[in-house]
Amino acid sequence: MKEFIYNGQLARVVFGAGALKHLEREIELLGARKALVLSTPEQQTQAQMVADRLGARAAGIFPKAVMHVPIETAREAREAAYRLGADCVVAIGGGSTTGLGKAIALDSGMPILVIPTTYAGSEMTSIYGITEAGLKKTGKDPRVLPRTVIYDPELTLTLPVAMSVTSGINAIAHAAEGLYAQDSNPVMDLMAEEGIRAIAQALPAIRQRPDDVAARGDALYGAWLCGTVLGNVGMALHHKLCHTLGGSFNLPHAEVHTIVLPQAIAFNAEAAPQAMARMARALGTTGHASAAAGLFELARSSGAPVALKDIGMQAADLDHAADLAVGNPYWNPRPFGPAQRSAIRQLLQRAYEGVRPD
Ligand SMILES: NC(=O)C1=CN([C@@H]2O[C@H](COP(=O)(O)OP(=O)(O)OC[C@H]3O[C@@H](n4cnc5c(N)ncnc54)[C@H](O)[C@@H]3O)[C@@H](O)[C@H]2O)C=CC1
Ligand SMILES: O=C(O)/C=C\C(=O)CC(=O)O
Repeated sequence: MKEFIYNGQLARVVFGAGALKHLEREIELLGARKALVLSTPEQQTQAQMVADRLGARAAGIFPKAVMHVPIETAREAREAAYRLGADCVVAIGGGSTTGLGKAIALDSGMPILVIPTTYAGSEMTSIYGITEAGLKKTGKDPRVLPRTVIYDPELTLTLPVAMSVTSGINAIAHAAEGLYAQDSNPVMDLMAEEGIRAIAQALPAIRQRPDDVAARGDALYGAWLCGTVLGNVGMALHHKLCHTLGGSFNLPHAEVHTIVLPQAIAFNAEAAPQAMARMARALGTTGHASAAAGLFELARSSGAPVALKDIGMQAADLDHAADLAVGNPYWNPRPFGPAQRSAIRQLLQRAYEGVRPD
């Protein structure tokens, strides 16, 4: 067995259908008096419902979260938190809303309580991202790690099926790269495999019946595990490509993950055989398909996009994307620096066209 270091991260998780009923208790346990409730404009009704539940403990609602946390929105939210006398933030929504909560916490140190309604997993990480002048900067800081997370599958029933599938595969991507991370450890490997299994089984059921609370619960459970892996070990080629494509070409986050993942996993297959075997086992493809092919089929059979050309990528930008990706590479089991530029360009071409990996 290899040597490893395991850093347990402290976050309190309250899980279950109807778990939102514990919100007031959880705010009290945080020692907070007044919460600013954050959401996207699309989820303002859910934010209002949370504020109503909090009654006098609600400082107000800030329903302006958007993808990738523009610095202007972060500043406005921070000012609102101070002006309204908030001493904690409650984020109800996906990674964009949690990200806004993190931007507030980064400056103020206010504790964050997250009620996740997608499977992105940001609630389990101390990673934050803020976009300034069109450039997204990410960093890690213990102050932004949410202190409490309430996972209530009932609040995810409204997540459209298409978004459920791509968000679920975004979560799987964290676990897949965790399995071959340079700083992986046995605990994260267990979580990664179980997280992939839970989500891969839940997605077909959600597709059939979006209001299946048990399947929604399985998906959230998987998202929790996969998000924990993201928060604990380093990510590699796949996440680098997604951040390049999402950040520089303005492509939608979860869809990019869904399309690139099978291609990135195929690229790494020979360099990380044990991780591939665990992925294939978790996906249920052992014996008849590779992990990469299993991921591609999971997306295709769930009706998700499998080609970058179908989500707005321009063929003319592929060369520039390859240059950006190899310019500042992350550690990866198969190196991908400037010397591997042509292999990365080929990978992007396959992702652009939606070619099924072997
Ligand atoms: N810092 C970290 O550790 C991580 C950060 N992220 C960041 O999070 C962002 C993406 O987050 P996502 O969750 O993919 O998308 P999102 O938070 O942008 O949500 C997408 C859309 O779905 C809506 N939505 C969410 N839950 C819903 C529900 N239950 N019912 C109806 N509509 C719902 C939202 O209001 C929004 O309009 C990106 O900026 C990404 O970089 C993602 C993963 C980890
Ligand atoms: O970009 C961020 O906000 C930080 C991490 C992620 O988005 C992880 C991911 O690519 O899903």
